[in-house]
Amino acid sequence: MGQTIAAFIDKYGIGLYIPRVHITDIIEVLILTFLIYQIIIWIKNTKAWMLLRGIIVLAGFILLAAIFKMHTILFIARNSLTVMATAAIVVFQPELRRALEKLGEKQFLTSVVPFEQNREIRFSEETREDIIRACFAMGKVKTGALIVVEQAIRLTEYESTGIQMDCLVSSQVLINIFEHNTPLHDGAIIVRGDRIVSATCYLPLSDNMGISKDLGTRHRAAVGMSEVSDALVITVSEETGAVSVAQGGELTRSINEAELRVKLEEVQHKSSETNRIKAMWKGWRKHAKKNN
Ligand SMILES: Nc1ncnc2c1ncn2[C@@H]1O[C@H](COP(=O)(O)OP(=O)(O)OP(=O)(O)O)[C@@H](O)[C@H]1O
Repeated sequence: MGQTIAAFIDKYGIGLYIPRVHITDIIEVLILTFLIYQIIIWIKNTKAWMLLRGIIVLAGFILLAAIFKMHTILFIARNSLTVMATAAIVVFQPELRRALEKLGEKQFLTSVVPFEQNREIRFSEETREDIIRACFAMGKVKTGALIVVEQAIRLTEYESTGIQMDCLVSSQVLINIFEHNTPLHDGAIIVRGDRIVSATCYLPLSDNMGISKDLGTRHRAAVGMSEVSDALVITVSEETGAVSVAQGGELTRSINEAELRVKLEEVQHKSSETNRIKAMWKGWRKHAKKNN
């Protein structure tokens, strides 16, 4: 049998290049796999995936131009490549800086290998009911609140703008956080699964001109956050006590308990990927429309 295989290789394998694999080659492949994996995670967790999407569309366009031999487009593409790369670096400078800062952190090794057991876990019914209870209790006494319920897109960059926490969601804790004149009441909290992971977070403000003028920055921040992620953002107005929800760049104002429950149930059970793509697509379209 062995001889047959050897004879077969001798006969048909002539001219084939069979590389010798050394231990260093294996280590190199492992290092590259690890680095590529980390870059993919970084892209997924930041706005960089939008850039990636843009690059894919652009690459498709250039491919079509190459197939149909559109020389002018190819010439422009070739010559603007360096400019585009520089522009991307400038636009994504905050994300790149944060990624490099992370490299310098002490707990880098423990955090870079993301054993993300909780990644896809949706929040429990207790969490859902506690959020509803807290929002309407705060509404009754006109305590302002801003709660970001994270979905498939990891909100790491917004989380880091606030004070890191690791606390099980409960209505009492939520009410306590947003109590006036307490250190954590300002800004937003981020809820991941059943836990509050950060408080006093700063969210991106929406530049949507359609947002009612009687709403201030809390509601604008809620819409802004929902434009750049698939998160469900709940606000409690300090002025009116009304509870509103922002998702996919849309703000649904003054909802009641049952409506908030439906909204939370939707994100609790929907497929994360479908949800993410739908919400992002909606947000992106609104943004594109606005800019046209
Ligand atoms: N970019 C932001 N990120 C997170 N929280 C924000 C942001 N901007 C404002 N806030 C929160 O909103 C509060 C100010 O709310 P403001 O009165 O301007 O908004 P509003 O939409 O009118 O809400 P309300 O009806 O509660 O008054 C701030 O104290 C802060 O807690």
